[in-house]
Amino acid sequence: MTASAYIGLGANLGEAAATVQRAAAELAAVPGVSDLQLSSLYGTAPVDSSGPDYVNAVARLDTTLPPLALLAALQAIEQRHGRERPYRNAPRTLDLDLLLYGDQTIALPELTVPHPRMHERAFVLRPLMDLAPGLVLAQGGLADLLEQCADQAVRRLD
Ligand SMILES: Nc1ncnc2c1ncn2[C@@H]1O[C@H](COP(=O)(O)OP(=O)(O)OP(=O)(O)O)[C@@H](O)[C@H]1O
Ligand SMILES: Nc1nc2c(c(=O)[nH]1)N=C(CO)CN2
Repeated sequence: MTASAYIGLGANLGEAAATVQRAAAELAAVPGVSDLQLSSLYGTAPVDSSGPDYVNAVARLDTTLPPLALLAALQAIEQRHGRERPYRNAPRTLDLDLLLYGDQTIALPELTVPHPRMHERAFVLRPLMDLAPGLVLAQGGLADLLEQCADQAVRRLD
């Protein structure tokens, strides 16, 4: 069975734009992942977090991997980029979040889908608009949700 999934990519340490692009290429090469499309890259002010601005993007892909296997693949890519977790929302070389997996709702200790904070994050919603402008989340359509977080600075980089 093939599912369509959306992944949030973020980095705010080191060569952040290059890291996001490399991570997308690594994700596209994971066995069981195909047809990856990457949104534009965005420079975004940290939300509930500190340090330099982030570079954020969203990828859409098709996958035959079940959700937990896809999460494990994301975490393996994070690890390869030297991800450390000294404290919650700490600056990071690379963060990969599983935003949506088909239309599934998942509530496991290690995986919540849809990602519980995506609807209030302009750094997710704006790149998601590039790939799926008509998408409607449980909380509303992307354009309406983006309006509700208009105070979060997001600028297109490419
Ligand atoms: N949808 C999801 N995508 C990625 N990780 C998830 C998801 N739901 C739960 N998790 C769990 O969250 C844990 C912590 O993730 P992480 O440190 O990346 O959080 P964070 O990026 O700091 O915060 P946020 O989740 O708000 O983006 C992971 O070990 C993972 O098991
Ligand atoms: N702009 C921005 N802010 C954040 C981000 C992020 O990717 N971009 N990720 C966070 C935790 O995952 C917390 N805050």
